[in-house]
Parts: sequence; structure tokens; C-alpha cells
Amino acid sequence: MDNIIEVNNLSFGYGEKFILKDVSFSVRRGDFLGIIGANGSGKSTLMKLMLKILTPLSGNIKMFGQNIEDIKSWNKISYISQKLNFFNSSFPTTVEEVVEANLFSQIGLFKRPKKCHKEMVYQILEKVGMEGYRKILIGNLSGGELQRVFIAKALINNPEILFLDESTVGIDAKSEETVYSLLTDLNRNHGLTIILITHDIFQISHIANRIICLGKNGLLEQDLKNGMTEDILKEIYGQSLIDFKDKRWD
Ligand SMILES: Nc1ncnc2c1ncn2[C@@H]1O[C@H](COP(=O)(O)OP(=O)(O)OP(=O)(O)O)[C@@H](O)[C@H]1O
Repeated sequence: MDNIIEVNNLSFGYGEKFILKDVSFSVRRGDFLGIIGANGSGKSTLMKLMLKILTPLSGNIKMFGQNIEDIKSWNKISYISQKLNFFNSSFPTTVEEVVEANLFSQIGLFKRPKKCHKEMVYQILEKVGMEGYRKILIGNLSGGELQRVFIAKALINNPEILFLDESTVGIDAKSEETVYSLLTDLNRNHGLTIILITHDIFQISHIANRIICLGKNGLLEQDLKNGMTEDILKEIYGQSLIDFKDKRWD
């Protein structure tokens, strides 16, 4: 069993307010993990703990077999945050420049990108179907196109795990579909491990092989056998569209 992430008995609170209690789960290499749950149940908090943006009260997280406190280089991980929705797209920069910015460790600060860097940017934009937009100002892109550019930016350093926090919020259904099929392709055909927070339980039921649900009182609701999860989904979303048969629950 090749666990790429192990979350063990994780608890966290903001001040007096407990958010997560004794949460444990694992992610295998190549998994597509969906994190669902009610507003305020702690999904973003959980992701921030996994990214070491926050520190747990108790419990621990291992990534690539190492405690995350000991990880020095985070270049195997990329994160697209909820904040993308507030990104200032009127900033006068092109698609190519946005993606290139993540190559600064290779290019060097204040240096001009070489032909090989331009080629890398082209290839990654091609992967997300945005190669024809290289010279376009990001302010002129649609929400879905901007989304794909940010995925390209996240992929340029060849990460092994991609974290996305509700990244399709605010884009139309067709663009959303394109982003989901891109993520599915990256996961199934390129072996990228993906962890996605979403409220779209219909989409996630089709693309994820593993789903965890944060329920009331900061507990992880993943006990399908006694029907708890389906009840909780009905309570949170008013429906339970997910077919759990082929999902991994360990
Ligand atoms: N920095 C903070 N300080 C205090 N409370 C916070 C902070 N960040 C989040 N919270 C609170 O912690 C709870 C969990 O927030 P979190 O953003 O993790 O939930 P979420 O499940 O991602 O919610 P949503 O689905 O609405 O995005 C919420 O009640 C939120 O108000």
C-alpha cells in the first residue's frame, strides 16, 4: 500500500472553537480524493493543515512518508486556493507571464526566461488547452479559461499532488465541465494525485475514487456501512446523489 498522505488523529480549533476532532484518513498515490461537507465544517481548515499553513492542536500528518514539520522542499505539491475567486484579473499581465512566474526558481529572479522555459510554458498551456492564449491579457479571459491557466501554473513544476479548494466556484457549467475533465485526465492518465474540496457532489461522485465528508462537530463521516453518510448528505445537500459502491473508504 503506497500512502502518499497519512492524517492521524488530527484535531484543530480556532481559539476556543473546535473545528476538527480526531480526524484520520489516508490518501494513496494516484487517488482522486473529494472532500465534501457543510459550510463551515472545516474542509479548508483541513487542507491548510495538510499544507502546513496551520498547525494542529494534536495528531500528525505524514506526506511522502515524512512528518510534514520535517519537509523542507514543497515542490512536489501545488495548491490552488479559494482565493483565486478574488484574484485581481485586471492586472496587466499575459497568460504566459502568469504561468512563467512559477518558474522563477529555475529562471532566477530578475532574469529573462530562456527558450527552454518558454517551451515548458507552451507545453503546459497545451496540456490545459490554452496554448493559443499565451499573449492574451488575463483580464480578457473568461472564468473557466482563467481557471485552466491557474491549473497550468500549478502544474508547471511537475507536482505529485495537486490540492484544489473549491476552484470551480463562480464559473459556468460548460467551463466547469472542461476543468473537471482536465482534472480527470491528469489523474487517470498522468498519475497526478488530486485532492479537491467541493460542494458539487454530483461531479465528485463521478471523478473521485475516494470521498470524505466532514460532518457535524468536526468528525469525519465516512462510515457508509451503517448508512450514516447518505443521511448526512441528505441533511447537508438535500440529496444523496453519490453512488458509493466503487469508492474506497479505508
Ligand atoms: N482564521 C480563522 N479564525 C477563526 N475562525 C475561522 C478562521 N478560519 C475559519 N474559521 C471558522 O472555522 C470554521 C471552518 O472554516 P472552513 O473555512 O475550514 O470551513 P469550510 O468547510 O471550508 O467552509 P465552506 O464550505 O463554507 O468554504 C468556520 O466556522 C469558519 O468561520
